[in-house]
Amino acid sequence: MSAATAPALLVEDVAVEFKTASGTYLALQGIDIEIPQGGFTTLLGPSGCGKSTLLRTIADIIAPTRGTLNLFGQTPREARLDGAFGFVFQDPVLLPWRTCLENVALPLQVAKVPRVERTERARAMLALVGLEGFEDRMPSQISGGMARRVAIARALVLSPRILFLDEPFNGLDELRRRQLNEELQRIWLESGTTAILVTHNVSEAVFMSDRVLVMGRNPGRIIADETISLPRPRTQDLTRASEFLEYEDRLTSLLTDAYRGLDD
Ligand SMILES: Nc1ncnc2c1ncn2[C@@H]1O[C@H](COP(=O)(O)OP(=O)(O)OP(=O)(O)O)[C@@H](O)[C@H]1O
Repeated sequence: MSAATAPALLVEDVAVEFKTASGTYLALQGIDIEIPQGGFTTLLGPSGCGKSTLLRTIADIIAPTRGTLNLFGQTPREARLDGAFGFVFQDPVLLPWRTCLENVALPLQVAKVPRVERTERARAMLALVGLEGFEDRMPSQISGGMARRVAIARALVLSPRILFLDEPFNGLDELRRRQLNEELQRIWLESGTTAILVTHNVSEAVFMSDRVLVMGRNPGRIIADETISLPRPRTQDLTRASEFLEYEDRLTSLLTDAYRGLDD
């Protein structure tokens, strides 16, 4: 299968164990996922179910204890070395001594892209995330929401084939998060990349996703695979529509089951 037609992600029978002081902890077990290219998929689950561990295993940060993973027909390591990944973490971690433009240009600098081209590309990415005019601001001079956008621009600047988002709007107030969800949807639609989001927020999962994989815990596993068939671009008006609320109810009930699993 060629890279153009291979699934964006193929995960087969993956398990992850951590060695801890009190013994071995089984964080993930029996994970099977196939994601075609181009979609927006969310991993939704209660705190501690292994969402970040799964995302990090896919992104070659954690090695699986068993099973195999493939991205566009490559191993996670090959895909990472090929520059296929963009990663947005919970904390935007911008370098405080570099301007917004210089922060976005950093991956291009590491990739040894010439200065004129990297400035041009970083400027275009900042414009894409709605931060035209903020190029020369330092991270201390922008809001938390703007810092998240800079982090998204930085993750997209090398045109990755897959974008990983690990609770990128964690800690922001609900209104700001909703605005940024709308922005992220626009950016994702324009970039045409495959995206995988980690969240424990049901409304965010419904708003953003084509598909939601609900995770349970002890051990971390996938307990439901839900398709979200709502038209795009989605707007805040849609969040009040009955179809949206029905998806929210369905995912909330699955999440409640997943939380209950904790007490078993
Ligand atoms: N390096 C590690 N060593 C030992 N245990 C770990 C390690 N990393 C994660 N864990 C454990 O694995 C489980 C899953 O953690 P993970 O961070 O993936 O969950 P999560 O679903 O992303 O949670 P949250 O939503 O709170 O971020 C937790 O019980 C966590 O304590």
